Amino acid sequence: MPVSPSPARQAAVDLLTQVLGEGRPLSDMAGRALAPADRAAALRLATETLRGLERADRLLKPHLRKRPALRVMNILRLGTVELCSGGAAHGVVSDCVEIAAAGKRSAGAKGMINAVLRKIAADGPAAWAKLRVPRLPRWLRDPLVAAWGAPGVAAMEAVQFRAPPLDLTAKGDAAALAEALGGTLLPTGSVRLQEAGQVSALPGYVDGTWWVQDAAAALPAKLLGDVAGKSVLDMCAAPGGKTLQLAAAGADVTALDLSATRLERIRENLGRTGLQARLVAGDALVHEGRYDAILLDAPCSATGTLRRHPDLPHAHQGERISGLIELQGALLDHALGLLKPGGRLVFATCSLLPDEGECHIEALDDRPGVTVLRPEAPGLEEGWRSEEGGLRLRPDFWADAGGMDGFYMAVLQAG
Ligand SMILES: C[S@@+](CC[C@H](N)C(=O)[O-])C[C@H]1O[C@@H](n2cnc3c(N)ncnc32)[C@H](O)[C@@H]1O
Repeated sequence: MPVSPSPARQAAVDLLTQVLGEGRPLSDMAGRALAPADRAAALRLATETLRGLERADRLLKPHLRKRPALRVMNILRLGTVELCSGGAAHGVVSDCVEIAAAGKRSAGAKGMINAVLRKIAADGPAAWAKLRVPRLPRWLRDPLVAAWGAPGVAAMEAVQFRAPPLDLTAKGDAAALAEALGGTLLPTGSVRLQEAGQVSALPGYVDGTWWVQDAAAALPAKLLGDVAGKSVLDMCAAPGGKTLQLAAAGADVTALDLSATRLERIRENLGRTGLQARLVAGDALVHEGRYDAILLDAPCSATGTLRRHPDLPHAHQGERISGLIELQGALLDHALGLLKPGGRLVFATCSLLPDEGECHIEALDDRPGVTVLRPEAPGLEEGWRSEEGGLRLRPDFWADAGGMDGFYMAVLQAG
């Protein structure tokens, strides 16, 4: 009698087909009725498979006479990645066979899937360990080599294709949180967990004593300095990690975002953490007001976050980047006009491309009344400082401790 495959593996195969067949990101999971634990496991499996895609395809190639249909290929990829990362052979292989049997376009391949995955179970793990570190996609690799050199990009790739740790920002005492969760307190104040499992099952999630935020992503809000009692505009705010930081630091926060749907995520996050901010759905380019401080975490290629989002290179090939660079410039220009005299603005993008970071600040050279301030926050390293006065963070920084997201940030003062 056929056994039902695990709902998480089944949903992971569907997610892979969504990303690799339709170019839709993993975050687009609308309409999937899954228990929270299965949903988290499906996302984790799909993410790990995408991270291991190049290696899985290399291992599978000698076993395939011709390339099978995408769904079949994705079942094989999922099985290969699981088997090569310690998954129990019997459970993985039989689940993959049952998932194939349940689909019209894959049922005919279940014998082949069974045979191939049994071979992978036998010699895949040893072969996997010898495969080369995967490369970033060409459209991204070429400009990165031009900016950071081939050895720099190789160092980034060595980190990008490893599972990242989980970083948390504490609402209160970060040292106490690190101790309570058995994590490490990083020099910049984030708490790092190497093996976290399901996030919503961690102590303190329900009480909202912390939120998930990469250590690099936690820095822009800190660069605004002491914001207690100040009016602060979080100009591109959703899903709200930085809004939460600003609110927790006692600022009077206006959280603005173009997407009303994404703004709902901030509302949920504020509700969970018991923090407060004014939510505004609208286009930052026409927003009006005067603020003591502004955080502009501008929309960008997100190329600094590929280790957490290995689906991104499949959702776009860099074709939107020139439009994003233009939008970032326009947002920065408008934001500077919303600052009170002497007010401070932090510009940030989670991109590895200088066109989305350093170049915007260099272009301000001839803008009267704008000063680039030296970024100051606990734990900053001198090697992170860039020539034009910002901070350049790369995935290969703190590599031994698990790296960090790629980010650029700079502090500006008006008047
Ligand atoms: C990098 S994300 C912001 C992440 C957020 N700061 C955080 O820490 O959670 C960029 C955001 O900019 C928003 N956005 C894009 N264009 C915008 C515009 N013209 N006005 C306001 N928000 C915009 C997007 O909806 C997206 O939520």
